[in-house]
Amino acid sequence: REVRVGVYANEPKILLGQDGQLSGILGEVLGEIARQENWRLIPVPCDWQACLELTQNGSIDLLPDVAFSAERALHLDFHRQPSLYSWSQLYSREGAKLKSILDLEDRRIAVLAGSIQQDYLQTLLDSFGLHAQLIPVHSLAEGFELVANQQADTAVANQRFGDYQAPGYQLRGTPIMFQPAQLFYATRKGANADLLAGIDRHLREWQDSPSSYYYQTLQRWGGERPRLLVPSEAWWGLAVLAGLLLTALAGAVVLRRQVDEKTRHLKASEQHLNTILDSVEAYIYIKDPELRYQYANRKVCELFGLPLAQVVGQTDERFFDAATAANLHDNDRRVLLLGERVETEEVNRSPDGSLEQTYLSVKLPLRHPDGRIYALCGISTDISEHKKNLEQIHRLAFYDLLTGLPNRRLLLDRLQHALAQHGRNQLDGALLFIDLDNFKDLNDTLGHDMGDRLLQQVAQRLGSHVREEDTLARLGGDEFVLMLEGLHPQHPEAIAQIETVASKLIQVLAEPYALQGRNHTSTASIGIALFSEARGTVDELLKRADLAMYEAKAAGRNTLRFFNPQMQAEVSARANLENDLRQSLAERQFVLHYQPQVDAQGQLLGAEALVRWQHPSRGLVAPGEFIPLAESTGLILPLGRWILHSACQQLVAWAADAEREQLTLAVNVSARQFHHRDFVDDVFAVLDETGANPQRLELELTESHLVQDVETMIVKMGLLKARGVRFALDDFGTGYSSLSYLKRLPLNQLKIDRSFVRDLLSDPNDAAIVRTIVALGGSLDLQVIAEGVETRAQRDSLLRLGCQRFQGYLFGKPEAAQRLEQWSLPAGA
Ligand SMILES: Nc1nc2c(ncn2[C@@H]2O[C@H](COP(=O)(O)O[C@H]3[C@@H](O)[C@H](n4cnc5c(=O)[nH]c(N)nc54)O[C@@H]3COP(=O)(O)O)[C@@H](O)[C@H]2O)c(=O)[nH]1
Repeated sequence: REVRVGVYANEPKILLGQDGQLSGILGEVLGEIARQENWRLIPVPCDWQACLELTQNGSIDLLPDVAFSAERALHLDFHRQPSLYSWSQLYSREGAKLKSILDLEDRRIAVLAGSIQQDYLQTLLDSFGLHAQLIPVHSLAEGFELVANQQADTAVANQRFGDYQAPGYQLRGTPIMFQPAQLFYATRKGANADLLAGIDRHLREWQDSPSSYYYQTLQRWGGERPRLLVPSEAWWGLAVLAGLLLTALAGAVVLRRQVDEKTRHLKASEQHLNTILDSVEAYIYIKDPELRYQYANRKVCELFGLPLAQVVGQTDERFFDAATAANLHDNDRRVLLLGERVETEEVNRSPDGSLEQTYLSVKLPLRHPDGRIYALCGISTDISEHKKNLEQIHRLAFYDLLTGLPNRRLLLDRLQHALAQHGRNQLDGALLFIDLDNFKDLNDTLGHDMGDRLLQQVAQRLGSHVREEDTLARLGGDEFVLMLEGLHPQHPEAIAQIETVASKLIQVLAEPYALQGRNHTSTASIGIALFSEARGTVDELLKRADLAMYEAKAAGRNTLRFFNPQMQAEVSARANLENDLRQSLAERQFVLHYQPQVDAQGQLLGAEALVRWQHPSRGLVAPGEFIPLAESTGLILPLGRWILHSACQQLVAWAADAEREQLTLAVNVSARQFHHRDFVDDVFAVLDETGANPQRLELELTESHLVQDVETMIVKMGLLKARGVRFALDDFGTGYSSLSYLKRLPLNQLKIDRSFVRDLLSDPNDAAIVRTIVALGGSLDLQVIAEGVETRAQRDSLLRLGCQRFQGYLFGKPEAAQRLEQWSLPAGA
């Protein structure tokens, strides 16, 4: 029978001899079997992979040296008695340091393509989690060649080939062995059963006899007999043991790898966590029970200006001032000792106190599994900017920007609380309404900048004279309010306390102010209302203090007034009057009365126009009752224009009468009216409108006009004087006109105040004053007229003192124009 046998180079197991016949252990054993069975062996040279394929497709009848595997058994048949026992082993160059399978990481391993070792080795590497490069070769010799040429680090070969061939390549076996294998002759599936049976028969017979052809062949090719003498069961036991060892080793390695993996994982997680902690905009730290830093993220290290290694182990005393460190420790101890979760604002100052930041800190205890606290973790967020913004908003909402004092809103809020408190503790409190006198004039003349500076200085002065617990606020403009609390429970003592404070304030506010290098004098009026009298409402209290302040103004300014019910009644009446006054202007309820002015012979020189209010229900109201109100409300401007217009119409009427065309008419002009910027134009307009002779018009000013802006006053008087208008200085002697002013004012007449005339006969001082005024008029070339002359004795006395002109009830009361036109000298004059 012809038997085609696959031959590939795998010395000493199988090779093609130089004679073209099968050689090697398996070649010669098969040759002897063939000889005895009368088979003619035909060698078919092929490389391993090709041999396998040729066997599977039946081109080769027998292929020696095939390890059994379940997969191969699908395509090939095997005899039963193994033809040879072997294992795989790695071979490498000298000094390659391959001691265990673990050393194969990243190595290049030459392995027979399609061999069972290739699959096994790959599985082995995978199970150890190793990465190695498997280089497929077509023959074991090629693998050894690659290793010898350093194109591979190691090569896999069956132990028989390896031990036999390695020295020729200057390679040596490594301790890495695997896959003990039983080798067979294989044939195509379902074919050549007779061949397999014959092989089994001979092998069984030979392997039981150490002197058989089989063992002789083995020895000839350098084989080891004892291995073959080991019983098959023991061999399998060893194989199982090797497998277990391998599994245990693999398990250990897997465990080590898992530990390594876990360690790597932990390190990666830690790094990951650090990256996160370092990238957040918060300060994160861990402190141990001794309050030493154990961890600090990037922000904390940057804040401290130190690397982490130098922060660890330090306490807060190193980084903050003593007060800050103490506060931080208090908070930390609540966490560490009491186990509290602390959420609080912390203001941290640098050791020298130069840097102050506010943080919102959350601090948590870190616990062992049994609950014991071993550290605290803190997360602090810098809220300084946020706080500043809030403070700024608060400042804008509750404080006056110019003076920095609380504004109206904050005052009302505190007042509300104070009144509620007062209801409980019965201690009295008071509200002082402080208003600067004539502040508007400063603003108008020196400008708002100067006004602002004055207000700032006023705020400073007030602030330095009040207690910390009192609230000083600016309501707006020149209005300040001081709220005093905790006053004496006894009314008289409380009043005395308040009076002391208010008087002091009036005094300090009256001291000169330096404005643009010039001294400026200002005073203030203060109105005071008591909590206990305000019926508990903020509005009422403010209103009362405000009313009292107006009383202080009315009382001559630079003084203080307490609110009282009488004052309230007067104020209410005043409010009603103001309403009526506005209405009366529209309804033309005013009339002018005229009071005669005469010379020494009793001849009529002219008259003074005096306004009366023809009130629909109250009858004729005297000007003393409504002129001050008209002045304070500004109604004097339209009213004054009406008076001027009516007076000029009267002059025009007299001008048409030859007997009266020489009469002059004196008209009172209030300070507010005169100082109005349009006053001169208004007078000119009235003169133009009515056609009155300016030379018959005499404007009566009082010395109070001279208190403010005399220069402008002189200019205005000059303009009017140029048109022919005359001027008289009313109430002369009661004010404080200086001689220099008198000389510069373009006056025509001085009017001796009636208070000097009244006591002229009884008070020698008044006589002296009258004589001086008459002399002054003479020297300044001014006419002098005495008002309030009620008796002949007064008239005679005045005449003796040199006064030539008179006005008073002796000659006639202020009456309607018709009465003046019928006027005649009093009997006996
Ligand atoms: N701006 C304006 N003010 C005016 C005007 N009319 C009046 N007034 C101011 O009111 C003050 C009070 O005026 P009246 O009540 O009219 O009193 C005047 C006379 O009636 C009074 N008088 C005159 N003779 C006597 C007298 O012999 N005895 C006495 N007891 N009183 C007398 O004097 C007032 C006139 O004073 P004067 O103006 O100072 O000359 C008044 O003082 C004005 O300020 C107005 O139109 N505009």
